[in-house]
Amino acid sequence: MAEQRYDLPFYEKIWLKRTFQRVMDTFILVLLLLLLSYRVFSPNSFTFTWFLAFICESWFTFTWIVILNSKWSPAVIITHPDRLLQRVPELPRVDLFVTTADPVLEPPIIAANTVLSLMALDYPANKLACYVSDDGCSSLTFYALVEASLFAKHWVPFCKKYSLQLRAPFRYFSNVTTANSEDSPQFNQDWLRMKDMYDNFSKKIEDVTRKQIPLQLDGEFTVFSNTEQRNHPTIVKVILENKNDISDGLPHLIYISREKRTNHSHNYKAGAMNVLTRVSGLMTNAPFMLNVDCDMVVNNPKIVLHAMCILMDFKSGKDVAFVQCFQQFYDGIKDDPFGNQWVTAFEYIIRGMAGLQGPYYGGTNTFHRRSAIYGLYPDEIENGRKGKLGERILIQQFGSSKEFVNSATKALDGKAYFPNDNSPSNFTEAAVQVAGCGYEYGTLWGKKIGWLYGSISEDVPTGLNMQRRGWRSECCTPNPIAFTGCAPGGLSSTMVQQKRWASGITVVFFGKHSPLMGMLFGKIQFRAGLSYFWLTNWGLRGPFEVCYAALPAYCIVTNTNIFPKGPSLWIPIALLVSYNVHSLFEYLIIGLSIRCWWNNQRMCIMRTTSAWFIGFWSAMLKLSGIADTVFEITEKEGPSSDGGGNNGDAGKFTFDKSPVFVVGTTILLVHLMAMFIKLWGLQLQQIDSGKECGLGEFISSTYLLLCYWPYLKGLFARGKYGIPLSTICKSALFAFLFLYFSATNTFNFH
Ligand SMILES: O=c1ccn([C@@H]2O[C@H](COP(=O)(O)OP(=O)(O)O[C@H]3O[C@H](CO)[C@@H](O)[C@H](O)[C@H]3O)[C@@H](O)[C@H]2O)c(=O)[nH]1
Ligand SMILES: [Mn+2]
Repeated sequence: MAEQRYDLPFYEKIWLKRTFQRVMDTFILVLLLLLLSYRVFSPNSFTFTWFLAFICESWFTFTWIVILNSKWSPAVIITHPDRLLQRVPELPRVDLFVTTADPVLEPPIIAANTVLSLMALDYPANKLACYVSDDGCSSLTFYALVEASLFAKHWVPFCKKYSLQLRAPFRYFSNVTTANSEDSPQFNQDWLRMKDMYDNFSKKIEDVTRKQIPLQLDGEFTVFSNTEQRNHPTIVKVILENKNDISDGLPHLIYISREKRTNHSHNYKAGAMNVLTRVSGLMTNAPFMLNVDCDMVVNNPKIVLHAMCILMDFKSGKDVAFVQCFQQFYDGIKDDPFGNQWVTAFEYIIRGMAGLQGPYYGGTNTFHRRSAIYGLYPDEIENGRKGKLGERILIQQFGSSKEFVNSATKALDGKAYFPNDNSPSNFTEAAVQVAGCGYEYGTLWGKKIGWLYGSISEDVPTGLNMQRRGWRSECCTPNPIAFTGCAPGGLSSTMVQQKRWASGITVVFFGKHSPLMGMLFGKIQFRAGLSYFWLTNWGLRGPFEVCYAALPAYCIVTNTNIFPKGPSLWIPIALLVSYNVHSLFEYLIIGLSIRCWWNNQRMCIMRTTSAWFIGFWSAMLKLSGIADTVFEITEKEGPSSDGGGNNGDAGKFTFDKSPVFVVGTTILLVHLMAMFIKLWGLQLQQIDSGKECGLGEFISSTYLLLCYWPYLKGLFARGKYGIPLSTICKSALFAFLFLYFSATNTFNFH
């Protein structure tokens, strides 16, 4: 009956036609297969290096099949908030989660801005509650939030009155730098007042951060005395309460710093997310939860409505576990020098996944269905939970808090839409219990329910865990885009992030929650599972590409070859050319520049052969139980006071002593030496004619040197723009060893 009344869906999926891309992708695949078959059938040239090249190229072919599969059927979602508003009389509650972990690497003013942008969302304020998890246990962060809540009382009405788009104040004031609305003196007056208040607010926080005015640890702040970042009891503070359930008031704002003890592993962000889930379960128990990192801000104030169009859709929304919004960045450095803006990955791969079982969970900008996080299966939404579990079993699974089990039962039964209490502070005591570090002991948290533990890329297995139960996911890409954030500002921080992802993802690949297991034993569809490999194989790509990068240098030194001679050489050359032309085309048609394309091409080589390579080995150490991996937090730049964003050296390559740079520099030096040897004619003599090194190897080596050009400059630069001397020495040693063993034929590949 109800179905007929609601005949128009809240959202539609439109499949994109990208025929030219399909043709080009297939053409490249054919060339790869040609190259492989040439290797198998070519007479008389079988050597061990050929065999290695064959293995690597087989891997590249597999990777290409994965990419081609992901890109094959892209889709976009069109949402209709007007239909939602017409037909859903009472909008559902949404709990908003923000995580922050370190007041130094993540300046509190950033998190405060994230929170302000969330408080000002265009959604009934009594349906929202904002929870901030602070793993840094920092009185500074708490102070910034308290101040933010005071400022919000003026800021939020201002945003709503003038329907501003940018509601994170630092974003707004860096875009709208003067009050110059000619027809509204009222606006100008309000603008000036707000600007003044915001400047005061940020100055206060800055003063405390710089310790110009010390923070008194009294009153509300007493709990922070005698705490250490890794050793302190739970702190739960309700900063703001919307007690009277007013829809144009302010959402609840709650600060949580979960208990930490030195002998308890806290599972990084995944642990924080689980605490947020439980505390919010007690206090508001919204059926949907939005998760944003502290370096992200709302860019489209209507985003909750858009996401609800998907999750609340009567037909196709029912089996959607989460809605993922793209990760995009403000003040991105021009032409993406570090390849960390991921524009094409979103456009092609993630839109492609959206046409399958849905995008992967990217860790931030995501709306979750609470019951899916709690382990429900999609068909149980309609038919009720299979075999209702008794309270005893639920306590085993969800932990010993009766209040929490109660709320979880409601959430699982879909009764969580209306809480019976508007005062979160009534639950502080229970909240302290569920945020304790021993609470999860023996439960299913982190294993089967909530955010999963064990990988420092917690997002991917968490999403997979839901999809393997048969849930789908969707992308939500309204205009303007939903959220924007800050991308790592330098090469070092980019590499740290890349290494962490590669390592975390490799652990996922070999673990219980790999896409392969999900395909075999769960409900992950074949093509969806295959598309996940695009992500989970990042680390694995490292060793293959490093090996493939070493081969041409080896060939040049030993005067041998891995590439065909004569007319067959056109196969690899055609591959190189068509791949590059095609990817250039992909950049140009979405409005990116040639420079941006080239920056991404070379970053792709650099990060795979260094950050992902190291990430792969750190995952191996973890998997073999030798060393654990740590979540290294990406450093965030605070809003610059000049309002202009980028500083002078934005985009310049910086280096440090990380092993990532040792690998990169070694590759550079090996190829420089190989070129030197070739140009001075110092290669070994080749007795069998036809086997000597040729054009193919020379082109490869030149291409690598072009990609590694920023490192070459780094060899001669000083300070943070130069590669540290110790790194150069280590790399030179490795490079010499490689060449020495090659030249003396120690590897004996023939
Ligand atoms: O012990 C920790 C460590 C991190 N975080 C938070 O996790 C978020 C992500 O950390 P960040 O250093 O910004 O990592 P990124 O590389 O930028 O994050 C990407 O990669 C992560 C997984 O590696 C995902 O969790 C993120 O959502 C995704 O944006 C931040 O809000 C941190 O405050 C914690 O709450 N506790
Ligand atoms: Mn981040």
